[in-house]
Amino acid sequence: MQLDKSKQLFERGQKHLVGAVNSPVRAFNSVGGNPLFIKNAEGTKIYDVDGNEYIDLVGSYGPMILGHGNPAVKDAVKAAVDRGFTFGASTEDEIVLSEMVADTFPSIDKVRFVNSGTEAVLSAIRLARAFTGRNKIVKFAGCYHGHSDSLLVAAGSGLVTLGLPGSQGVPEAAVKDTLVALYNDIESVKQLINQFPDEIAAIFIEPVAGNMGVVVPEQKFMTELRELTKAHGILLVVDEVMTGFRKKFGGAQDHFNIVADITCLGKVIGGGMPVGAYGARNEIMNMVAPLGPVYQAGTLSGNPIAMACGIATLKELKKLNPYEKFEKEAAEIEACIIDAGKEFGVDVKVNRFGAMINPFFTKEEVVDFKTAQTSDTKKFAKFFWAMAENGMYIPPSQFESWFLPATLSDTDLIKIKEAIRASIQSIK
Ligand SMILES: Cc1ncc(COP(=O)(O)O)c(C=O)c1O
Ligand SMILES: N[C@H](C=O)CCC(=O)O
Repeated sequence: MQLDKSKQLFERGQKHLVGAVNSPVRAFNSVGGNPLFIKNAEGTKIYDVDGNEYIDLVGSYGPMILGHGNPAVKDAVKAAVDRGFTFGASTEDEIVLSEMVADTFPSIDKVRFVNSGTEAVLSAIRLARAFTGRNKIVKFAGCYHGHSDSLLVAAGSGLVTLGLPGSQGVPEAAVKDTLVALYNDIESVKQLINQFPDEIAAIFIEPVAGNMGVVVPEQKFMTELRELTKAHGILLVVDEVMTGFRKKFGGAQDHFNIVADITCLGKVIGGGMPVGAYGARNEIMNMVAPLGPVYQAGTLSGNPIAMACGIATLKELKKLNPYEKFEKEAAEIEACIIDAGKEFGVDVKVNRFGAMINPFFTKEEVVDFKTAQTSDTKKFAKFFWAMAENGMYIPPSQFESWFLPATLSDTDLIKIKEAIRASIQSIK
């Protein structure tokens, strides 16, 4: 595989960019070798600067659910560009997208748009504390909610990929009120509630984890979590940055039949533009400025081009309704990985949720952060490069989900399965 131009860019980028990247997972630290520099993408394919073609199973870590270059989305973005980049004033499109979000999520009467998933979650923390008058928050080990100080504890995603327990620069004071429970383990939540009665403002959860690899919690766990939080006056903050619109248009809340107190969104809602959002029932959202005393603002929040991209993406997604297709394709990919593992004697498990799927190179069923970490990351690194050689772009981390695009063709699916088989054979 020719990667000369990527190599040159990686070296050049080291001088003025930190590690030549703007987000750590892009540095390929855990799989070794040279990170790919991308030139362009179209449909289900992505092309690096050396001209290598891959089927894109990263989808920019989730936003590109329609694949690349959807014509309706491109047209909407071009039209928005012609109208102007940003005005520091409100536009109708912000209202349109808010209506689409409120129509989709029963948990949301009002929404505030921000610029990233991180911003959505950190705003939700402030709001939950203000609403309840309590300070402590609970998160689950292995869940990632962006890089705000108080949730960078036992976080998945880039931290686990780099083997970091947390981040330096986060003062103790910022995390002293953060408690960590075990994913999929309601007893661990009960223990914290008993230990800190009337002190917990909110429990934050990835309703399906995608940042320790994919882990789907049990229905019983989610139902009990909802009941328990309600009974104790604790807000349940469902972080649907990754799961929103993914398996069902109504997100994981629709799948599990639960209604969050605060919902966080990102990724798909911007269709590839920087958009995040948090929303809740009126009683909670009316506390946010200018209606209430919780301050949160943003020069570029509700950016007109980003709103147009989000609206067009959600409209196309609704029209396409790819959710049965995701289920079928992901099931085929799962079966292919499991069969190849058996055929070539490679221990591998697969977890999936709609368009999210990934293999774990382990003997153990992966049900939480601990079991995810039994995976053989060296084997994953070899698998990653074998997949690249076979024309597949998957996340360069054992602990990130793959994302299927809605536009995957039968030919793409056959190629994916052939690549998986060949790659598993090569690492046996
Ligand atoms: C569940 C979840 N929450 C929050 C975030 C943070 O979003 P962003 O990277 O847009 O800040 C991410 C991804 O990074 C995520 O997967
Ligand atoms: N796991 C992260 C978000 O989902 C990966 C994206 C990033 O942080 O660069």
